[in-house]
Amino acid sequence: MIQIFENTQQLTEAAAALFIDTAKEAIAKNNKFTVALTGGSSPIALHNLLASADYQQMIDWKKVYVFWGDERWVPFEDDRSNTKMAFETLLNHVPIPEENIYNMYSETASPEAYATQYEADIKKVVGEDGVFDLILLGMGDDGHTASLFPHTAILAEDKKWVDAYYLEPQSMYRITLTAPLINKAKNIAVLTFGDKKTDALYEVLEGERNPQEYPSQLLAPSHGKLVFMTDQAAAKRLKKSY
Ligand SMILES: O=C(O)[C@H](O)[C@@H](O)[C@H](O)[C@H](O)COP(=O)(O)O
Repeated sequence: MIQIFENTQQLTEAAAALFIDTAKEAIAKNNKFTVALTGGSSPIALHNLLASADYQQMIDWKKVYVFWGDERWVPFEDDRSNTKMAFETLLNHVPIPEENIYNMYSETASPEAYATQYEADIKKVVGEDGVFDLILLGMGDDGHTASLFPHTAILAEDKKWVDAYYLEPQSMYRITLTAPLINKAKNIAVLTFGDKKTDALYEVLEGERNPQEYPSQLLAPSHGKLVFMTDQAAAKRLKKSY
């Protein structure tokens, strides 16, 4: 599904409503809400809104379990860290127990070893089926999502739920949920807006099928719901009516 909003304020409010509604439903049903946060800049407005007094009181944060969709393998204090961004914009401002937060970076383990540990944590907290209640994603201007970058071996990964690899163009390790795990989720929301995403969004949604070039085309939930939450600027090349 594609939702095209007039502006990013409306998109942010809709994303917050999705987060809150999904959380309430999951907590009512399973007494917990499992969510994977996205990195990048797209979720910052959403985080700030969820952290605001009016919004944060709508969620029972003691029952929220936070993972990440991907992380740059850099120290927590590094400005490129998705963990740092999430704490600064959301997690430091809501009453979520520290033990409910599963950082996707370790100061001691290797990226590969930690990926194995992270998968075990997902099995323990999310469940043996690995079905997250909500996975938030962004999309790069090259069509990548999480750390599923074009023409990387991880795009073909069909068994592991989490993996780490050295991303040459960025000269850094990345750790990421894989497409098979992401596609298990009950809800996947891709927050992608702004002029820079116009061409990638068109190619992902209406271009030739070419997931090696546009990895966001791998998003195809087996049982859950997928929504691209976008704005007029990013959607301006889309021809179909949504
Ligand atoms: O670690 C990351 O970089 C992200 O998880 C990545 O997948 C991000 O969502 C896109 O690159 C979009 O980034 P922006 O939101 O900054 O445009």
